[in-house]
Amino acid sequence: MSITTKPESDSDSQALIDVNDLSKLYETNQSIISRLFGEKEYLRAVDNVSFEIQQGEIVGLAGQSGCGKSTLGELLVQLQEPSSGEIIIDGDDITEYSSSELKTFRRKCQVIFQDPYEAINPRFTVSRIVSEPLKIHSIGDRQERTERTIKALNDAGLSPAEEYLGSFPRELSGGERQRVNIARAIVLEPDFLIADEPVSMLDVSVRTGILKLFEKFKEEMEMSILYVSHDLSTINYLCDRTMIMYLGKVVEVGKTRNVIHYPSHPYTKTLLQSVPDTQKQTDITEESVQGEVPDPIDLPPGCRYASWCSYADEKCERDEPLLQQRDDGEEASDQVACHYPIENNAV
Ligand SMILES: Nc1ncnc2c1ncn2[C@@H]1O[C@H](COP(=O)(O)OP(=O)(O)OP(=O)(O)O)[C@@H](O)[C@H]1O
Repeated sequence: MSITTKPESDSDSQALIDVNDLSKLYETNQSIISRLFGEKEYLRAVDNVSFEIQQGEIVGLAGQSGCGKSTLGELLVQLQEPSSGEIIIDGDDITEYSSSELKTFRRKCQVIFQDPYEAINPRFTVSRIVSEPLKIHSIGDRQERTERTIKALNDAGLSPAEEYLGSFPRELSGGERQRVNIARAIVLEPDFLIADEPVSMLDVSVRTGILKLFEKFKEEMEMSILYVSHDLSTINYLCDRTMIMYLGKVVEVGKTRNVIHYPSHPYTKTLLQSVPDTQKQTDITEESVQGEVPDPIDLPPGCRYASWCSYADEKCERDEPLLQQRDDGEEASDQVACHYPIENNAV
């Protein structure tokens, strides 16, 4: 097991979410040897990850497809069970919760998924979709539920809310449907939101409006948000801090401005070189990050990025770098897992 130094935010307050050495291994039988001999093989989707999120902080999580972003998000709300590690939220390790404790916990912690079409039942009215979590958690009588539903719709930017109550999802635009999802997520007044690619399926013209909602939730309701995305331009716009993930590991974390403009990890730099102008919409794709990605079932012993890193040497191939604090000035990202972090590296 590798030991990591935990990336912390600047705030002195106690973290709302405190993740320690969290791992998720999926059992697979992809290789011929495993299929022939029945040997168990594991894919390390999330591998000893540690971090904190403060109350009222938006943290971005970026990395190419398959690096473990969604799995990490799902672990934080216990949609997936971790293989090991702790997730301390509000002082409790939620990995040890019973099912009734988990139900109570889910009031505090909600997820917004990428696809606004899939996440809501097309046969339900907006009123039923948004008020359903209140019913599930037995909150309020009919009148209180209606009032809270109207407030959530208004807070999600659907106003006048009363005009939306009787609508069906098919009568709404993609942006409006995502706002209905958001209203459903905030109707329980959660402390923590996970937004997993919430704008990637929406028209560019409506994305900023949705991002501004998250800013409002942070500022007015002190919500903490984990914003998962391929899109470094929206991360740059929205997030206080940013974590970069590669093959299950967090390889760099720091203030968003530092990570985006002064990356320390060669992988982060490669990602950013495919984003010449962070105002533009740019996704991280296999094409923009060239080279052979190691097999996540059969990982190399040293740095996972070594095989296509232009700075790598024998040490990188041999020893796995730990996530460590950089202390070389204002412009450096806070923490990086690299034996040879890049210096003077404005991009
Ligand atoms: N239920 C599962 N069983 C086995 N492997 C899985 C499962 N879910 C995810 N994986 C694998 O775990 C790794 C991480 O997947 P994950 O979906 O978390 O990545 P991601 O970064 O969110 O990708 P994307 O951006 O494409 O959604 C991938 O190799 C994926 O194939």
